[in-house]
Amino acid sequence: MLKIPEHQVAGHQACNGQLGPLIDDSGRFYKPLQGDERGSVEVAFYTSFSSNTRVPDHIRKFFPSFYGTQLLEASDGSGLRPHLVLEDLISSLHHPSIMDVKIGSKTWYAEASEDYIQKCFKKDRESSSLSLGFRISGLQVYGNNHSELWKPKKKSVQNLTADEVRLILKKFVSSTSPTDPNSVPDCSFAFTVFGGSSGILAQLLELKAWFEDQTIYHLNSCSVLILYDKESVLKEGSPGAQVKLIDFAHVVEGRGVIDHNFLGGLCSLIKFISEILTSPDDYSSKVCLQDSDLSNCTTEDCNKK
Ligand SMILES: Nc1ncnc2c1ncn2[C@@H]1O[C@H](COP(=O)(O)OP(=O)(O)OP(=O)(O)O)[C@@H](O)[C@H]1O
Ligand SMILES: O=P(O)(O)O[C@@H]1[C@H](O)[C@H](O)[C@@H](OP(=O)(O)O)[C@H](OP(=O)(O)O)[C@H]1O
Repeated sequence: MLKIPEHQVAGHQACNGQLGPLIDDSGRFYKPLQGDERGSVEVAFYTSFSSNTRVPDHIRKFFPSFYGTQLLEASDGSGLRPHLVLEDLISSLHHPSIMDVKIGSKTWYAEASEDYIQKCFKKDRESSSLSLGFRISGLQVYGNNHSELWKPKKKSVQNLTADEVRLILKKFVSSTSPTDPNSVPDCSFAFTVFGGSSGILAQLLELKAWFEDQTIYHLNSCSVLILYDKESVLKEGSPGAQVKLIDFAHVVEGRGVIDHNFLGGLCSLIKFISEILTSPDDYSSKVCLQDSDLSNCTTEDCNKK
């Protein structure tokens, strides 16, 4: 049976009768194709990527597995619509802490329409994209007590300053209450989640090494999804931290040129995360998020622009 994903943190959402992704119990994620070229561009990307022998095997793990497309009843009641059939990246996690980070200081690209360029230009300037090289599109963080979940409104995390981004990244790996704006993050899971030979930083560096070289694709407006299971950290001390790339609706051919926009944004994110590992105590006392509306989102906030 298809259902609305409980742990979606950004993008178009199926709640309130709108068009958005669905999941099933077998670990598949069904993303509806948007009627315009975005849907066909994303299908073309997954099709090309799946069979491209120039993509190294060790890089494939950063992308959701692709199982083609399928006609399904759309979540908005508009009838049958083609959906991308993807691996559900969250299905094996019990209490997933997730951050969707849209990479690049610009989300527009030369091949896009003038209207789209203008829309992105404005949004990149108004969010942290232009200044930091990425913006947090959405996130959720579980507390140590599993009934505590912090899932701020998407808009409230998109235009943060560098210090606020540091604070959010720290909250993401702390045992202190994520919902209490006054709690100072202790970064007690920073090494387990971000550090080590298979942690988030090591994975981002592996991805970066490929982007320093690959000239096949330019991943415009694409996101890095950072995820781990809070329950596994607490029970086993091993969070299964993962970096995944998602959202390929604006991919264009690289034509022999490196994707410097994506690479630059990735380097910036890497710098933030490595600084938390080397100096977890810096900044935390100077910044607080109290002024922003970082309270939990509600179903009414679903798909709010
Ligand atoms: N394969 C997947 N498995 C599980 N969750 C996913 C998967 N792909 C995306 N998601 C969830 O859905 C959200 C939105 O995904 P995506 O960016 O692909 O959608 P979108 O509607 O194209 O977004 P946008 O409006 O930002 O372009 C992600 O933040 C993540 O929470
Ligand atoms: O991050 P938010 O606030 O959720 O905003 C969305 C985000 O910027 C998407 O990248 C964009 O899709 P595209 O980049 O594919 O255009 C979408 O546009 P849309 O509403 O026109 O689909 C926005 O609503």
